[in-house]
Amino acid sequence: MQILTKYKVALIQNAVFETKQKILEGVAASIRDCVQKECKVIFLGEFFNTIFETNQLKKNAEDFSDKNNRETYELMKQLSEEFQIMIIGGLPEVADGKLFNAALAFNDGKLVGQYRKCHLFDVDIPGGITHFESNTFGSGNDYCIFDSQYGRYGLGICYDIRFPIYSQVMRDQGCQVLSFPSAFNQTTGPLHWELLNRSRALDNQVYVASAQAARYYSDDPDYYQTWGHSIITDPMGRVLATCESDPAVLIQEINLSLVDQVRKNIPTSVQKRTDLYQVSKGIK
Ligand SMILES: NC(=O)CC(=O)C(=O)O
Repeated sequence: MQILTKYKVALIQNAVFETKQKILEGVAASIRDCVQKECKVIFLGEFFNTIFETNQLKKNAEDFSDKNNRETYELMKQLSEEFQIMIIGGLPEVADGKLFNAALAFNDGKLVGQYRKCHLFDVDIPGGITHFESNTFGSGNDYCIFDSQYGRYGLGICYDIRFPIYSQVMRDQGCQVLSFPSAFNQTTGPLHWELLNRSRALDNQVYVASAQAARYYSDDPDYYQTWGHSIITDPMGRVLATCESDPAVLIQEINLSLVDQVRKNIPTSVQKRTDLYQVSKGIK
């Protein structure tokens, strides 16, 4: 496969509304705009097709095996084919009566990546956030790595970014770009979000592109208040672009030769003391 070394990408921090149709109309319009600006890869957030609230998540979950119940899946596929681009984004999935926090990647109209969040966000921070994702969702059990003309990509979702070994395994499998569709929150977002993205980019010498949907303001305590601040970081750990919590689109260039250059200049992967430590279990 011929690899394109330099190309433009877009992170779309889309607005969310009460109806999926309205959300998807907005996302489609933004993708068209980004195509006009010559973007080749589009990153969307975790649950980008819904408000982040349990009933809404259930209502907007899609069964990817059912053509009549996968509106978001079909839209991603159709736009990816029409514009010959890659689109990566997260959405709730329902399969065999169970819910999963999923992400899909379509390239030129083909499904190239399908992922279910492996680390579920079960936390209790008194005075901050209490959230038990596993009360609603089942967890995935596998990595998602795929090749494209844009390089080798690895996919995780949100809380997965906190587990450094998880990213390291994807980097060891040759990933040049990692993407974490996410929905951090108002407690951990300010302190950890940028730090985690920069850390995973730096320690693996990869680009990290993590989009989130925009914050949906509500007084209802059942509505999870997302952090936004979509971000793209380069293999030196530099933030190339980020934003606040409201709707935004970030457009940036990825240059895969920088990945090679940083790995050559600071060759941590070959200097590893595997006689002292090693990742005990990686890709099966
Ligand atoms: N929502 C998540 O999965 C993760 C998160 O908000 C955090 O790690 O903090």
